[in-house]
Amino acid sequence: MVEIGTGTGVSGIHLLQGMRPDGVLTTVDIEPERLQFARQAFRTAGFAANRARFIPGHALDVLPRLTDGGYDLVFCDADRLEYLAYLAESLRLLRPGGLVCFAGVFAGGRTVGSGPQPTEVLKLRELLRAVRESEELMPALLPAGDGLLCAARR
Ligand SMILES: C[S@@+](CC[C@H](N)C(=O)[O-])C[C@H]1O[C@@H](n2cnc3c(N)ncnc32)[C@H](O)[C@@H]1O
Repeated sequence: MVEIGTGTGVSGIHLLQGMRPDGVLTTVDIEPERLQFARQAFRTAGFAANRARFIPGHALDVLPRLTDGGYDLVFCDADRLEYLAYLAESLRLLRPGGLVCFAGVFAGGRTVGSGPQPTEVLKLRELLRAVRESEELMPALLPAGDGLLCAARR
């Protein structure tokens, strides 16, 4: 699995808990201190060091270096303005049947609100439209947290 936006490691721990015992999480964050924090959190949660690969850097610099078709799931929780670019990378990274997920797509209800919205919200609407209209994806929008958009690659 790939995680874009390691943060403090909360979502990473959940992803590791749902993986096979030999599954590896590749997690990317632009802030090296966050990776160090998450590394400690994973250890405290009982995961062996070889269960996670921590890659510092801008997601759009790191993702092109990952293997085509090598992943079952890509979990996106970083820069909302870049979600469409993460989608394009995910389609390359996922094996057929793999899943891409985007956290926070409701933007506090603003993605469905009327009236002028900031660029971040307009970009999220573009993402929702692109996923819905893609022939390559089977989407599901879940009311979990601030909205979780998941889509399986055909
Ligand atoms: C909402 S937090 C992620 C929270 C994380 N999922 C957790 O459960 O703790 C977003 C993270 O994305 C990282 N980030 C933001 N823009 C990024 C980018 N362009 N490339 C990589 N990481 C980025 C931030 O440093 C931050 O740690």
